[in-house]
Amino acid sequence: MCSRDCCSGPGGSHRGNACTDKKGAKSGSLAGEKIIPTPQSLLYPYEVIEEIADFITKGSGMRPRIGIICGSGLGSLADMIQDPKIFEYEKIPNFPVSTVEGHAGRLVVGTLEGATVMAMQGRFHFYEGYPLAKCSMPVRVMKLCGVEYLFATNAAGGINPRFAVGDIMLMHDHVNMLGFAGNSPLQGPNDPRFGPRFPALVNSYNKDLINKAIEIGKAMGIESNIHVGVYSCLGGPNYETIAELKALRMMGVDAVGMSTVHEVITARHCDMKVFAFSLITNKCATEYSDKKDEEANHEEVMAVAKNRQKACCELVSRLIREIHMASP
Ligand SMILES: O=P(O)(O)O[C@@H]1C[C@H](O)[C@@H](CO)O1
Ligand SMILES: Nc1nc2[nH]cnc2c(=O)[nH]1
Repeated sequence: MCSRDCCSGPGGSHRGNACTDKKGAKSGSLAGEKIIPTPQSLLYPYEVIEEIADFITKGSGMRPRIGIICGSGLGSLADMIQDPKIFEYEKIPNFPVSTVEGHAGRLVVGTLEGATVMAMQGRFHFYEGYPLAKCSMPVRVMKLCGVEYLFATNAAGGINPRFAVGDIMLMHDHVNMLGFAGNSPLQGPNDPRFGPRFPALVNSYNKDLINKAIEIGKAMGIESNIHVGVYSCLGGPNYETIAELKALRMMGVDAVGMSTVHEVITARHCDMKVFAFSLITNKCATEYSDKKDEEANHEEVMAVAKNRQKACCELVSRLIREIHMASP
């Protein structure tokens, strides 16, 4: 009998992560298959996610309501948390490690503006060699910890010519380029305890939260630096060619990065409310040029994030205050 709830009856077994079911699996689209090439969703069965969530809720004595993912150089969002309980990723059972500069690799649980929160100071990217299901696994951990709202932040290149370095783009939609190529964090057998086999993604980005963030931007006096737009995630780690940037612009993409989309898909699959924004850390050139200073680089990304962390922190904390005040 398969112990992972992915096979339907006696005779099911696993070889590595591959699930074989002699009776013919009913748990996804894999009926009758003896070898499953990329059973991403089997990497972290429900019970494993549950164990990680228990470790965090018992270790912190809290059931956080809001989850925050800090983008590159935006780790200071987690530094705002009061009475923090800190979990280094390497000490959390079954957790991956962060390998990117600007992603500290720890989970911070505590309160912010009265609300219980948990923040990832360091996310996992596809280009680090992690499958998408592993990159977004912490979102499911958040869900089982009690999180209702996901705040996902990222550093991104501005493709929309109206965007300036340091601006903030509130995400109202995305173009999932990795999905175009047949990749999804939900690939593999579906566990309905997380969500449906075929989740809809229209209205993924909560409109009320976007509108509240716009109002907060006005109150902060930074309305001219706030935009609403479409983000796209590419696999990275290389930045884009001019031809790729032109193509993305034609598709209606305003900002490009290497994260967030698979986290949002995973969050919407398990019915979390999503708020996400991109800090525009560089302007993407869409014309050919020999100028070296027009090329994207991670040092610039980090420097801009550091310069703009105060505004990003204020936006996040004010929005969390509004959520908490509306329903404590
Ligand atoms: O984690 P995010 O999406 O904020 O980081 C972006 C994408 C790459 O990791 C890095 C490139 O500079 O910044
Ligand atoms: N893909 C991508 N990711 C980024 N992260 C920060 N800037 C960029 C960029 O220009 N392109």
